[in-house]
Amino acid sequence: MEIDLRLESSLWVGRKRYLAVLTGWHLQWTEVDKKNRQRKTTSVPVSELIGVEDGRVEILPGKSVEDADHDFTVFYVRRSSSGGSYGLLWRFSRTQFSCASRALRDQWTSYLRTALKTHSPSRPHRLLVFINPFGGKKKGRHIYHSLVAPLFELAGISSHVIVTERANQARDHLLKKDLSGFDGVVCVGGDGMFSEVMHGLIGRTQQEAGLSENDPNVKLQPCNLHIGIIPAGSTDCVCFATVGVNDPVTSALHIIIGDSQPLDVCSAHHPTVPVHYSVSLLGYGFYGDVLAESERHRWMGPLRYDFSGAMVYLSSRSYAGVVHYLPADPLLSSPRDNIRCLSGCSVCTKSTERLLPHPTVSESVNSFHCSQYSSDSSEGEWVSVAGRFRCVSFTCMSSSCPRSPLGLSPSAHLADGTGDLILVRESHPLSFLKFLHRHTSTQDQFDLPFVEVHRVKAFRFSLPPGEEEDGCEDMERGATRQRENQDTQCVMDIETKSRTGSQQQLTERGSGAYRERGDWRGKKALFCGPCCSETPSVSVWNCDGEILPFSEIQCRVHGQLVHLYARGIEDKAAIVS
Ligand SMILES: CCCCCCCCCCCCC/C=C/[C@@H](O)[C@H](COP(=O)(O)O)NC(=O)CCCCC
Ligand SMILES: Nc1ncnc2c1ncn2[C@@H]1O[C@H](COP(=O)(O)OP(=O)(O)O)[C@@H](O)[C@H]1O
Ligand SMILES: [Ca+2]
Repeated sequence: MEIDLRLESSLWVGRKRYLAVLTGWHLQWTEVDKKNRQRKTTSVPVSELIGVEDGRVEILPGKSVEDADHDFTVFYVRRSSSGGSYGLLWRFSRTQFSCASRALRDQWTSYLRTALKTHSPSRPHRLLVFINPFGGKKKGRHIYHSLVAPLFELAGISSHVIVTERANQARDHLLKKDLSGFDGVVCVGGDGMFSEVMHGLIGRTQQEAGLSENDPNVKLQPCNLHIGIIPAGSTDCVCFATVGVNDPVTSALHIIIGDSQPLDVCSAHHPTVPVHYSVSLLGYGFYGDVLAESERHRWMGPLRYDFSGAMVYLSSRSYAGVVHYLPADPLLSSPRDNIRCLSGCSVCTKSTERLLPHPTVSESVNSFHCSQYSSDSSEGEWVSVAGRFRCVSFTCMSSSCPRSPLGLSPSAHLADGTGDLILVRESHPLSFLKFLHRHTSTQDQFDLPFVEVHRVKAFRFSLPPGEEEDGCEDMERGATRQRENQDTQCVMDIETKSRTGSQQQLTERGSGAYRERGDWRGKKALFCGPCCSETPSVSVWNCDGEILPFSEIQCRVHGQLVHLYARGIEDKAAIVS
């Protein structure tokens, strides 16, 4: 039912008189001068109002209320022109209005609150918040309490806050505890923390739906609870690529107004370990080695990636393998079409219709099920590429981040049910450096003869014939055995340094299992640090910052499996603030 919420009257802001108008969807106020001429208008969509309070209210540095009974204060989103170089920073503004009478003030506040309820129904009221106190520069707690909590309070959001005491606490909580009453889950931390929350929510949703998530052929059930990310990590890629900046206040405001951004998720399967999910990076070779190396330098904070990147680059490794992939429909989009996924993206919108309503024959998983060489006609043909690779990377989205503002694949889409597979063949070290360096600029990193990129729905990576991984139950043993032929020194290193209990961690399900403090520290030799004289013949996978210590993997994109409190990257040119 459409409620007529129109209200129009003269209000004062300071000494100036304004004509204020509330329609269902907008609040606007226009300055009126002494000769009744109308001047500048400010217009705020109701969906971007944060809150309405009686009296003259300030919230920073602390909340103060001067309860003048003719006054009310409106808080709303403002886009900052001084924003990041890529996306737009959001800030909150407040305007204190004075009315001719208390009755008029009450009418305004009541109409505004009704407009908020009616036209912003998807706003969260109760949130479960996980803070990783050790993520990034270890400022998660401070960021939440000083920048985010006051805004949530102003918006009338109640939150249950858990500061984690161990890796995987958030995931385990989401898998096991009562989640009723919560509208969404917020993680304060980096991509690893997001990954934990995502694993917990996806796992819980499948449990409740009676689906086996480890079965690569199962069509997974999308999650009901939204995820909010308050960036406080090292890479903050998921936040950056879905919001356009890594800024806690901007993210808090997207959460408050209940923005919604669907996100594709890739499931990564190996026969002997539980499923892992990725949204930002599944990387074998360079990115796997950088992550493995970086875990030994965690004390450096976010800089560990730069340091390890340099070390691994200098070791100049490449790895043999065979990649099989199932191409996405080239008529819908391509990784080199230069169409960026921005807020309201038409490619993703079209995909929503294709992905959500009913599983069609073309999405039937049967063709995924190890029929990689034969294919059904609606799916297209599986393609295989063999060779030596510096890296094999896969991302479901652009993966833009402060290190790489356009990302691993600048034209990838957040919610189109596909991902981009980037194959970088063995090349001269300087050529590879050129490839890496192009990630930091607007130069096309795919316009190089040793690089290929494919938009795909699924892919598989295997070792070359004759070098397959053992079909053993225990992946750690498998990985070790695999190296025994080539790397005796490294195997000895593992045996002497690995901790008891690590095997249990290696087979544990979900994110963070390989990142428990110290788990990998003693195991650098499993994949050889650059200091090691031997060159390993296999790498590991970097799954959104978590090490997967095996080579052979089978992956599939699940379109729009989770929803974030975000709206994609706003096109700066299209926004008039
Ligand atoms: C000569 C200049 C070389 C610059 C290379 C730049 C390439 C950067 C691409 C970065 C893609 C990042 C994709 C996101 C990965 C994250 O999931 C993962 C975990 O993040 P967090 O939990 O916050 O620690 N981050 C990484 O794996 C870091 C990769 C950095 C590689 C240099
Ligand atoms: N209290 C904790 N102690 C140790 N590790 C934790 C804790 N809470 C979360 N983690 C783990 O820390 C890892 C890194 O967290 P993240 O917030 O992504 O920081 P960063 O971006 O610096 O890597 C995550 O995989 C998460 O599982
Ligand atoms: Ca995608």
